[in-house]
Amino acid sequence: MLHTAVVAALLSRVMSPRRRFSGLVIPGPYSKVSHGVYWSCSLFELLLLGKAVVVAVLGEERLLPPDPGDASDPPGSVGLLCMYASIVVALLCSFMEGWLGQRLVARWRKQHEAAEEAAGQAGARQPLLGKGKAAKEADSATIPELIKLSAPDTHILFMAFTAGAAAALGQALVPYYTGKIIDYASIDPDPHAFRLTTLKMLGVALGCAFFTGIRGGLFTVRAAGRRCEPLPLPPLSSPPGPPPQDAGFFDTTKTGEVTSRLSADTTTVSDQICLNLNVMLRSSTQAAMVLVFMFSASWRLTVVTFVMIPLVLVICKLYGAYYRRIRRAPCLSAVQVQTELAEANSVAEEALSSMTTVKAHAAEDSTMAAYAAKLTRFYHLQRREAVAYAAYMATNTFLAAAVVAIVLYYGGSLVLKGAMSAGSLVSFMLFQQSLSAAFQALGDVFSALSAAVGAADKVIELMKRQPAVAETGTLVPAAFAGKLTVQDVVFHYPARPTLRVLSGLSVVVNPGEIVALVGPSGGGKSSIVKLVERFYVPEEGRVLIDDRPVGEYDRKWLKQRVALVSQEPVLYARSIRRNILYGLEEQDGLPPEEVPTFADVEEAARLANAHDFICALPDGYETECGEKGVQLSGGQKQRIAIARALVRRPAVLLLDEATSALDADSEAVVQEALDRTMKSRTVLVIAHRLSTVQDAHRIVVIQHGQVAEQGTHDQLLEAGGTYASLVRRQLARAPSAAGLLPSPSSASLAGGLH
Ligand SMILES: Nc1ncnc2c1ncn2[C@@H]1O[C@H](COP(=O)(O)OP(=O)(O)OP(=O)(O)O)[C@@H](O)[C@H]1O
Repeated sequence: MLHTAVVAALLSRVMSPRRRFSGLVIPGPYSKVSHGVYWSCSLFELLLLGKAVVVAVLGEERLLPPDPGDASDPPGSVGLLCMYASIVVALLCSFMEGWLGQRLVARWRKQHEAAEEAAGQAGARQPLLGKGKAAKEADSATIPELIKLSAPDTHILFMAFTAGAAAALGQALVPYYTGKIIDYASIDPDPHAFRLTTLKMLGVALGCAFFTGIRGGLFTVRAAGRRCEPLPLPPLSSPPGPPPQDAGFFDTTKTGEVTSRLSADTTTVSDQICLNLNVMLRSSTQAAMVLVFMFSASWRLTVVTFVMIPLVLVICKLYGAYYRRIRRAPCLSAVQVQTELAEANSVAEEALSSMTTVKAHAAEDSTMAAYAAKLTRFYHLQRREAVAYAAYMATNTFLAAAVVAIVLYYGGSLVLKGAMSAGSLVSFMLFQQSLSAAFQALGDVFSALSAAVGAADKVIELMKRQPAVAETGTLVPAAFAGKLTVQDVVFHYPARPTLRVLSGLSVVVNPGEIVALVGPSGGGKSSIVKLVERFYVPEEGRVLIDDRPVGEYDRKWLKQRVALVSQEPVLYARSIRRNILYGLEEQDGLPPEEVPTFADVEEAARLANAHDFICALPDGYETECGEKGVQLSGGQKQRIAIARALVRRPAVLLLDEATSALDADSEAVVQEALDRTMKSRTVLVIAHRLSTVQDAHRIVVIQHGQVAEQGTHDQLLEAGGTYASLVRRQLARAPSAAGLLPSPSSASLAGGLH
């Protein structure tokens, strides 16, 4: 019987599902199930060990129910009943931990969603992040850095820690009372002390359940909070978060990678931090308490246990070093695994966001194949890691079980010699179980945190990334004329440092002047607009607005006075009204009195030739535009984009080929809107349409990043330079417009002047 019980206990330890599952990512409900099964197995195991000790010391008859007719029969089985009772209480603890946590999480989520809905900006709080190269080496994550991320939760962590310490004390007392009960019930029968101790034990178990629930609930609710309110990654927002990133950063960062960091990595990091911090605090308090009790139960056995531990540690360390060496292989590193997943996401994201292009080219199969290939690589990496982890865990588990067997053997002989009581041995074994569980959990914490480091590496790198273009300007002048000056500018894009796009270029646009930029494709026209918008900063030279460097102005203030309409209008999945108001709502930090009214929106839409078509839609201004504005035509989107610029009543209008993507009819409508809006404003327009260009006060021809020539239409034609040959070429392509330069057909001239 003794041997069977010991073997069964050891087997149950080896087969414990927690051990088989640990290291793998188990989805929410399954992890709860595995947690429950783990506890049941552990308790079953304790029961078997306790039973083994009782059998060894007292003989099998003590496991039989007491004879009701024999008053002198010491209630040996009652001790075991108490053990069963403590198991039931422990199961209740476990259940309460999960139940309380889930209830709190559900409530918290509900409140959070309601608040977001009220604010009407579900996506707006989502921070935006990406990858920075410069700070890479300095930014790799460490475990203390991960733990530091929990700093804002110190008060919750403190409460959880206090509850955890109380629960740990309770957990340590349960084995102590178990041993006492066995002693009072069998070795040194004392019915009164026996009953009192049983009651004490139940009280302790209840207290332990209460504090365990509180601790688990606090940690779970914090973990969920962190999940719904992601780490402070480089957002679009203002302080105290990290600064918004510059346009160059987005040139080199794939959308899929950014979204992967936003969803998968931040969730992994926040989950791991909260979960593991919980386990770390719980296990270290538990280990400290249990050690005290172990010494008081039997110093001899404690010494034996601690002679064994260094031995086991040496073996574990040797194997651990071997395991880490395997894991550090480039193909298995956590960073590599995360990168593979991010790349798979990137492929899917790219295909999904351009589904019509995929379909138009019947490229579904190759897209699927690319996605499957990335996923397969990810799966293989995960599988190899799981095999290495399984071997590591098996070794650890066997060694822990071996220590139990040796201590049990030595303890049993002490009892046989009368050097310690059977109850103390039971207590000791339970303490030892608790201690090894605590150490095991601490070991798991460190390996889980190491896994989180892989995900956190990128996340922390992004959090620390300083943008190349700092948005620190505060200038808000009382008067704003709108003079633009680009002075001796030398510029290359960060993504392509070897290609000089602008070489010592200078252009001035005086207040109220309309200046058209024309020239061959790739000459650098759009780059000038991007510098005025301060998406990038020039390598040399200056960009001034009203003779002050553009970076000195308060960014938000300036964006209301300098409006851009670009070639491809970008609308968002919200109503037309909110698309026109984009960036000017209360959530954007504007005081309510500065938020444009509905009448302002209507006026801007009228100016942009958009009012009539908007009113013809079933929901008018509340019509949803769909993702990226797919529910509207190109011309409609462009007119909404123009209304978006006009609602700001800008002093400066930047038009970057605003009609080039449109068909002839749409172009005519949009152009009419533009012609109307250009009056009485400073306008820098990149245009291909001859009528727009020739109506400009001045035409600047940009070629190879420099000003090739400038003047009025007539002056430039007369000069017979680049502009004249561009016009000639265009007219040759559109003979109907020959001789009609003042009013050319938009269809025939579309796409011409570059
Ligand atoms: N984000 C970017 N990263 C790297 N290089 C870029 C980027 N944008 C443009 N370029 C390069 O800069 C050069 C100038 O581009 P730009 O868009 O300013 O020309 P453009 O005169 O406006 O041309 P087009 O009339 O065809 O629009 C081109 O060689 C282009 O390839």
